This record gives sequence, C-alpha cells and structure tokens, in this order.
Amino acid sequence: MRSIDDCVGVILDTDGVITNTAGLHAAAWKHAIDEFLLERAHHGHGRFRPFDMQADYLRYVDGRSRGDGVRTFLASRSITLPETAPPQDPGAVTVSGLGDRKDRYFLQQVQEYGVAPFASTIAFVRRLRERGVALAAASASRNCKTVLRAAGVADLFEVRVDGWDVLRLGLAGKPAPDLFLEAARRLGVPAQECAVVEDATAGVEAARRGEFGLVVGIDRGGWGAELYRHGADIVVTDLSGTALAAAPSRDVS
Ligand SMILES: O=P(O)(O)OC[C@H]1O[C@@H](O)[C@H](O)[C@@H](O)[C@@H]1O
Repeated sequence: MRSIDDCVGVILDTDGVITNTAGLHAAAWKHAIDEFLLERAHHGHGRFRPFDMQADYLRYVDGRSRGDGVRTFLASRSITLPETAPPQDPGAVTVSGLGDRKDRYFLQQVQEYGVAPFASTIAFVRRLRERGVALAAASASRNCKTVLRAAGVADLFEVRVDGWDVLRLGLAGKPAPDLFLEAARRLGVPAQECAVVEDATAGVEAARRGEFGLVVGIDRGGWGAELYRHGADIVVTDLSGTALAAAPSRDVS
C-alpha cells in the first residue's frame, strides 16, 4: 500500500501525533529523573549529568510504557533499581516510584497548561471520517483517555487502545507491535490494510514489525532520518494534505 488513500483503517499514536503532549511528557521526565540523578550525585554516586529532553527522551523514553521508559533510561546510564521497595528498605527509590513521580509532574502540567490537539491532525482525521475510514487512537500511556478528553477529541476515534490495555491484556510494549495489532483487531481491519501514524522511533518500529500496510512517521523536530531508519515508509512534518502529498517514500529517500 503506497498511499493513505488506500487504507481501510488508520491508527494514530496519541502524544505528539494527535495532541501536543510529547513536550509535557518530556518535561515531566526531566523533572523526575533530574531530581533522582541529583540525589544520587549528592550521595557520591558519580557526577550529575542531566536528562536531555531531546536526545534522552527520543532515544530511551518516547513511545515506551512508563516502566519501560524508566528501565531503558536507567540502563543507558548503567543504573539498576529494584522494581518495588524491598521490605527491609521501604523508602528505597524504585522503578515504579520514579514512574509515579514522573506521572504526578505530568498530570500537574496537564492541569496547569491544558492539552491542545494538532489542528492538522484533526483536519486529517475529519477527512478520513467523511470517507468512512476506521480510526483508532493508540498509546502506551495510561493517561491517553484523560489527554484525548482534555483536548476535546476523544469522540473522533471509534477505538482506543492505551497503557491500561497493555497492563490488562499483558501486551508487550513498543517496539513490539502488540498495541497496534490490538487496535487493528478491534477495528476489524487486517494490519495490511491499516496505516499507522507515529512520531516515536519505538512506535515506527512497532508498526513495521506488525507488517502494517503503511507506516507514516511524523518528524516534529529533525529526527526524520531516524524514523526512516526504524522503518517508516514516509515521513512528514505534519498531517496536512500538502505535507502528505510532498512526502518522499522510503524507496526514494
Ligand atoms: O506514564 P504514562 O502516561 O502512562 O505514559 C507512558 C508513555 O506514553 C507515551 O505516549 C509517551 O511518549 C511517553 O513519554 C510516556 O512515558
């Protein structure tokens, strides 16, 4: 399938594709992780090297579930933490504790700044709806429903698969294709007849591994080459008609 016009279903990632929330996630990660790294440095565990909101976020955290984000980032710094606090040390910093801390900061920001949908994505979704294309919102985030509602766009998608489904159904996180395959299953459309739209390398890779008909990467900050490298068929800066019409496909890039 070479074009979005040939798709029977379209599955859109949420943060960074439907809503302008990737930056809020990145800021919350930085807040929580830098606090932790500073505490470690104060206790003599190496020097403080802050979380980089661009490089660290895109490489280790973007698109992954909360726990996988914590673990992947910590592994990049050769740090291991217990998953949960051992009985003899109830105050220990843990993977789940760090994730919870980040979540509190994220929700504070959502409350403070609100959530904006990308106008070009919403126009794109409305065009597809008029054509009868089946639409799903997919996200590794447990806050997906809250975010879609806060942006006022929850009703545009007949299916939502999110971080709660990942936990409930025991799905493997991105870059495994499970989340998107579950979305296609709920839409009742074979993966080969669906497009996936993603801004994260882990998400693009997940769609490629799931053998989806078309993998569209959204590059909002200069990481287009990485999206192609992880398997995007086309990369666009947004979902406006002009960007899609002008997008070079992987074969010609
Ligand atoms: O912690 P949550 O809200 O369940 O989200 C998990 C992940 O969801 C993804 O959509 C974001 O790209 C990540 O930054 C985030 O960490």
